[in-house]
Amino acid sequence: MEPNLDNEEHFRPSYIASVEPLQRTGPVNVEDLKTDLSGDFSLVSSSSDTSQSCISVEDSTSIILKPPQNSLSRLSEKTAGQKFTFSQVFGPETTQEEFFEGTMKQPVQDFLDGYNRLIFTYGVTNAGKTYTFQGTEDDVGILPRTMDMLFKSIQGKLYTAMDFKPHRCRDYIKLTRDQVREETAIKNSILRLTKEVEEHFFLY
Ligand SMILES: Nc1ncnc2c1ncn2[C@@H]1O[C@H](COP(=O)(O)OP(=O)(O)OP(=O)(O)O)[C@@H](O)[C@H]1O
Repeated sequence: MEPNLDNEEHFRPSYIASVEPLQRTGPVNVEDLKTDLSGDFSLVSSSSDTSQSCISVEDSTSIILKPPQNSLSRLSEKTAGQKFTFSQVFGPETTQEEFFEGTMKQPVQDFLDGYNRLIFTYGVTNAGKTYTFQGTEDDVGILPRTMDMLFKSIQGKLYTAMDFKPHRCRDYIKLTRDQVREETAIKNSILRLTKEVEEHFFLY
C-alpha cells in the first residue's frame, strides 16, 4: 500500500519533514542561550593554556582536582576542589627510573619468587599510559625495565642441557640416556620428514 503523504493528521518525522521550520509556541529568551565561547576557543588556540594542570599534588598520597580555567562545565564544578587519596602519588617531575623503583620493582621481585602479579595503566587518551609503559628510546618505561630485571635475574641460571622434557603442565622430567637417545631420534625423524615435505613442495 502507498503511504498517504498528504495526511497531516499522521505526521511522520523524517529528514524531509524537518526541512519545515518548527512552529514557535512563544518568545525565546535569547539571553538563556547566549554563551561566550571566546574563552574556550582561546584554550585551543593558545598552546600555553592547553597545558594547564587540572591536578594539584598535595602530598605523596593525595591530589586535589582544579577546574580548568574558563571551564563552563557544571560537572567539573562539582568535582573541583575534591581531594582523592591513593597509596602513592607520583608528581610530574618523577623520572621513569623513580617510577619503576616505586611501583614495579617489588611486583617483579614477587613474580620471580613465584607469585602472580598484574600491572595495568588506566586513563583518558593522552594521559601518558604508553609513555609510562613503553617510554622513549632515551628514557625507557616500566615494560623494558621489567624485562631487563627479569633477564638479568635468570642470567647464569639457564639450563642448557637437552635432557629435560615437559611433563603435564608445569612439571619437567629428567630423561635417562636411553630416553635422550629416543627423543633425539624422534626429533631427527620429524626434521627429516619436514625437509622431505619442503623438497616435494618445491619440486612440484
Ligand atoms: N610523563 C611524561 N613526560 C613527558 N611526556 C609525556 C609524559 N606522559 C606523556 N607524555 C607525552 O604525552 C603524549 C601522550 O602520551 P601517551 O601516548 O603515553 O598517552 P596514552 O595515555 O597512551 O594515550 P592513548 O590512550 O591515546 O594511547 C605523548 O606525546 C607522550 O610522549
